[in-house]
Amino acid sequence: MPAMVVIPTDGRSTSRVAVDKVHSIVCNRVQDGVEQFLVRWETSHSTTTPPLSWHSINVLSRCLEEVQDYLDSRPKPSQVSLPQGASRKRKSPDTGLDVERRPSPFEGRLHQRSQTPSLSRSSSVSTSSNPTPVPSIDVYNGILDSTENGFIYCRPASGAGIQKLDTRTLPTSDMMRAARDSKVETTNMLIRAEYVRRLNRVPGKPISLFNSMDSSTPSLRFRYIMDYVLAPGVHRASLDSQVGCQKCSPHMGRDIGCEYTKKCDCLEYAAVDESRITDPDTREEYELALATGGSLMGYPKKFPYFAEGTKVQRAGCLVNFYLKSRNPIYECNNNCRCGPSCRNKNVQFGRTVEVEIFKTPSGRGWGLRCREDLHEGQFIDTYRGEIITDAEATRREEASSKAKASYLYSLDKFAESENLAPQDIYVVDGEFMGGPSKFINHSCEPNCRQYTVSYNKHDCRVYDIAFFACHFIPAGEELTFDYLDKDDDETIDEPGEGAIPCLCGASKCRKWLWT
Ligand SMILES: C[S@@+](CC[C@H](N)C(=O)[O-])C[C@H]1O[C@@H](n2cnc3c(N)ncnc32)[C@H](O)[C@@H]1O
Repeated sequence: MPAMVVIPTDGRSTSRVAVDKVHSIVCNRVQDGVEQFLVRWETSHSTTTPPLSWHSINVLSRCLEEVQDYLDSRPKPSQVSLPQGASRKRKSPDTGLDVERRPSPFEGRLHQRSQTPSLSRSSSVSTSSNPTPVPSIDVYNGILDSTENGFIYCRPASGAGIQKLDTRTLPTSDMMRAARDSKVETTNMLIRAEYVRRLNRVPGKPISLFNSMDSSTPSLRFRYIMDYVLAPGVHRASLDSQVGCQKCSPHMGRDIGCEYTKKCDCLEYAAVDESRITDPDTREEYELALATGGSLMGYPKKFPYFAEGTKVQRAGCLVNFYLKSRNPIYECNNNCRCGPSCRNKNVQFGRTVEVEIFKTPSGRGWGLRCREDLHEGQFIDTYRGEIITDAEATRREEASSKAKASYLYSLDKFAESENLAPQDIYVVDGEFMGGPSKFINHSCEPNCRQYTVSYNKHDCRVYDIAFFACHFIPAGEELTFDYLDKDDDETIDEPGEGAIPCLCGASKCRKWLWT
């Protein structure tokens, strides 16, 4: 006897569909002015005739991810007359390019079941006696009974009048026609409201959402996180192992802390401040060390941020030396003696600017813009996501189409200097979890630049990727960075077959996003 499927009653009940009960949404329609969706219910057994029933969008408010998936992938008007079984590639809501939605790691169930019903599945639904049909809901392949607690149990079909539908031929052409003509305004509004509700819960300065282009919303299959999430096989040095500066103190005279870089151990790894090597012998030693790859310990170092009082507007902003170079930034950490208000702690406190996710008008999907003026060198945000191994990144890349938006970011800054083998380099995947910076698009003439920021100089595999403004950015301007991140003298490969065209619109556009 197969397990029964619990389905909540239609709109009148306060019950909401539990997300783990829904297998997928199969179709949509408007009935008596109410937007409805045909739900295929999860069953514990394989069957091509699972329980199916229509429900109003209000009942599905806990399953908006499934509804959004369906809306993103449902056949567009031109595809409606395709024969059954023809290709139904999902379309990206963002780029208009072909995509196949990759299951998010939160969807445990998706890994266990087939997305399309298999021909070998057999119906193991048995019959039951004395069924009581509920006329308000079209139900297929079974019978619905009301119970006093508001739920309806689906029983296998028996007797006349029960319509049987096979998921291999769903939705039928009649259903598809009706779906095409049916409004989904309320549904789109609820999906948007849910996304905004989640945005409002993100700590820090507000993140808003704006779309004057269409009715889409960024995917609800995304979790806002404040720190990296480590996937299996990824190891990050424990915070206790962070070596802090021991010779510094919160006030080393004249309100100066680690800016006195000769004392600060954290800054030992930072770029050498050549302008402060004035003694000719020291200069000679330094140049020899540079030429022979010798140690640069003990030389004066460049402090990364403007201190308060230097240039009021740029206090905390990146100094020009770092802005113009690709040197990593080494911040102090919790094990340092310099205290919590050390000016060498900045990126680690996270985003401090208000941003807006918006739909771009030029086919680049969603973008990010600032809601306030940003000064040259101002820190904007870090790139967050799930840190995965190189092998897992390759697997994920191969599983998705090349045209699909990519959110993978390699942590390869120290690969060469630390002799890391390519397979030992970690990758950040910001697709399903991360922050608003996942929406920053590429430009060949960007206004932001990405920097390596480390708090634990002994961990060369896990560090932060931080975005800073390259120059003054007025409120409302889209934030962009160069995805290729090459030095000026590095050559860029010729675009290969299937290279993704760049739509940044800059006068010096390279024409290709990735080669
Ligand atoms: C990290 S995502 C950026 C956010 C993305 N636009 C979205 O809607 O989620 C990177 C993807 O955005 C799109 N993209 C970013 N910059 C672009 C550009 N200049 N031209 C064309 N597509 C771009 C590409 O699909 C790329 O794979």
